[in-house]
Amino acid sequence: MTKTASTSTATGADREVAAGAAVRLAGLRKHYGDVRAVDGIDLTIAPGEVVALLGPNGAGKSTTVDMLLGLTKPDHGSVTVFGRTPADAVAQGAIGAMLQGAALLEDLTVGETVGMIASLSRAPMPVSEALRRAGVEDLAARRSTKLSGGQKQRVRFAVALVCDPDLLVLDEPTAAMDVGSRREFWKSMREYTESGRTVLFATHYLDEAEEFADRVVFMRAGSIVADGTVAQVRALVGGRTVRAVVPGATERAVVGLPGVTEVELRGDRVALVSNDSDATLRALLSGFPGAHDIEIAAIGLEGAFLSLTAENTDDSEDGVR
Ligand SMILES: Nc1ncnc2c1ncn2[C@@H]1O[C@H](COP(=O)(O)OP(=O)(O)OP(=O)(O)O)[C@@H](O)[C@H]1O
Repeated sequence: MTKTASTSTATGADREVAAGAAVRLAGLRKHYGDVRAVDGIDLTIAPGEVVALLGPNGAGKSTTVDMLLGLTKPDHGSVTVFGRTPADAVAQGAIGAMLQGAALLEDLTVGETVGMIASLSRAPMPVSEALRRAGVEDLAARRSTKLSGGQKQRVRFAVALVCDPDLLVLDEPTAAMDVGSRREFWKSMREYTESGRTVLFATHYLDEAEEFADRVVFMRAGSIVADGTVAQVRALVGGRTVRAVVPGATERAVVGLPGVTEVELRGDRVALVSNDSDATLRALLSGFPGAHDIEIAAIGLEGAFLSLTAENTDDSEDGVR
């Protein structure tokens, strides 16, 4: 089951958002030989939105981010950031970026690195503030060659923040960070987004998307397959998981229960994904009166992710946006 982003007629509100959009990607494509890295993306992000870009490895997230930043040229389509080209937006300090494995200058200390970026910016925040927000004040005198992977990530965050950008673009920002650093990072991000800034971040941590994003965009094989709030995207795959111990259950017997779309059977333990859990449960108890230890749970973002980004899906036009 694929939930494609719908291309329904734009409403007045949609057009308003598009006119003053923070980010507008229209008909964006990038192919590498036979690989369709990005295969026709339309995405509008309003100022102040915090958007998570999700998808399995190779879905096209980094390629999309690179085109948004003007680092890669699209084969087709257009990118605008606050109505400007990416190059202009970057030149004016409107975008701050934190990219996977971006190099840090080896000869400079952390403080000098962030200071140098600030000196190139039109309206930077004080270097000390960027260092504080990124949690690297204590590392200011340290050279980048002496930093751990997680510390380097935090320095990249300071570099992204110091130009005080209206849009922050983050590609897997918390990769290599430990649990404490991740928590500190998101605390700092909240401080930043509370002032109405726009954020687009690509991540593999669904809990981060669930907790921090106003909106999640799922990509698969170069296309957007779902786009909406976490609740909307969870609702797209619908349903709940019904788990129970069902003595004597066979796959054949439970797969025919009303509402059931997926079955997992391990011994007597049954996990059923159902789009009508009430009907499933009634039929389960009537067919298997010995069923016990019953649990019903909503499908989480992880379940939605697995369902929406699975390879063996058909296409339907019932996405949220
Ligand atoms: N410079 C390149 N040359 C050739 N193919 C590329 C290039 N960059 C990306 N690709 C291919 O394009 C597809 C999309 O890659 P991309 O890095 O955008 O995915 P991703 O969603 O960011 O993946 P990940 O989660 O692993 O970072 C992949 O099949 C990748 O191998």
